[in-house]
Amino acid sequence: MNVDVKTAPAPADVLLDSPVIASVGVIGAGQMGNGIAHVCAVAGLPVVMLDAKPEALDKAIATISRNLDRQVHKNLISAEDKAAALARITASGDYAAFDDCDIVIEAATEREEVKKAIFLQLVPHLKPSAMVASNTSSISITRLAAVTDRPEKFIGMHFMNPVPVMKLVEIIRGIATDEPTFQAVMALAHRLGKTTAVAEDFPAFIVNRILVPMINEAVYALYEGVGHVNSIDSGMKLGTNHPMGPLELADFIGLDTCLSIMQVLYDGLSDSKYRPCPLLVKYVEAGWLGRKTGRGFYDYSQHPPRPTR
Ligand SMILES: CC(=O)CC(=O)SCCNC(=O)CCNC(=O)[C@H](O)C(C)(C)COP(=O)(O)OP(=O)(O)OC[C@H]1O[C@@H](n2cnc3c(N)ncnc32)[C@H](O)[C@@H]1OP(=O)(O)O
Ligand SMILES: NC(=O)C1=CN([C@@H]2O[C@H](COP(=O)(O)OP(=O)(O)OC[C@H]3O[C@@H](n4cnc5c(N)ncnc54)[C@H](OP(=O)(O)O)[C@@H]3O)[C@@H](O)[C@H]2O)C=CC1
Repeated sequence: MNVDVKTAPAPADVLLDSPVIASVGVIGAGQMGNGIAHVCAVAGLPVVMLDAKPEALDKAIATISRNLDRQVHKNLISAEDKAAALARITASGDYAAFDDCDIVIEAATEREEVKKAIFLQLVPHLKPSAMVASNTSSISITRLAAVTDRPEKFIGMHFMNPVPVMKLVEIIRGIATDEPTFQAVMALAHRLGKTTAVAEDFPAFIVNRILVPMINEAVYALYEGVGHVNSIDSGMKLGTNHPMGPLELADFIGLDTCLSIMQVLYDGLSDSKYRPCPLLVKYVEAGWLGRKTGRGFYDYSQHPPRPTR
């Protein structure tokens, strides 16, 4: 059974050997990348954030500013803290901007080929001591690490959505991840105020191995006419106290990401119980990806959002 090593102090010699992370790079300025940059900047760390598209960076900075305002309004941080956090974030389209980062966290689209191409582009710009993490929801850390020049410094650092609010970070070691890297990333997660859960490097790790098949089952319930969007989501919100119904949560995560995770489970575990629901495939093929495209199981142009089935 995995013990959360947060409560099990590492041997002194390991802690002495572990590098201290004092600067962070983030690749991918989508809903997760902007959240990771947000929490690192609030924790006092300088952040370099990169995306394939400059407009995604502008949108990310605006989102971070809005989410910082949520924390100012709740007196969790001051207006000065917000300004200081924003000043710590550098948006760039050039990988050379990562040359002094102690760790670079990848949070790009949940497609293995996209992530591998990013790591191949990143590695030449890293200093020798730099670590690399992926925020992947499901993809093998061992396989991603293998395309880099530093599999011993590569690890899974899986934040939950929305990053400023959710307390958990799942930490996943690849087969080659060394102890100093593990300890340094555990220390970073705790510095960010997060609680860690350590998962083995198997498809979708812990959280999504359990959560996303539940979401897929909710889509099957919709697909087979067992219920409608409203009855399925109400059933789980009022019947089991989930803060969001499974279909609302799927829209929040992104239907493309949910489908990618189911595909990773189906391919990685070779069990038909993980086959993605055809209706989920159809929504993704239609470009109905949920909140991020304005339409998924709900139509977000309506207020309140209206079920689309
Ligand atoms: C897919 C993966 O790989 C792994 C995953 O992430 S799985 C998904 C994990 N996440 C979940 O399960 C989320 C479930 N939903 C929830 O917890 C809640 O609905 C929620 C926190 C998202 C929103 O909470 P809510 O009470 O319904 O809404 P709301 O009152 O607006 O917000 C509650 C708090 O969250 C903050 N918040 C809400 N949405 C936010 C966002 N998108 N970004 C940042 N902060 C947000 C609000 O500021 C508010 O903070 P305060 O209480 O400090 O003011
Ligand atoms: N959504 C969620 O609830 C959670 C997601 N995750 C994981 O986090 C990662 C990101 O997910 P999420 O933020 O939702 O995805 P989004 O689609 O919101 O954001 C992905 C971002 O990555 C950018 N991107 C794509 N390709 C590249 C590239 N080659 N170089 C640089 N940037 C690129 C995209 O730009 P563009 O739009 O221009 O393509 C987009 O801005 C995924 O691995 C996902 O599984 C982890 C926890 C929760």
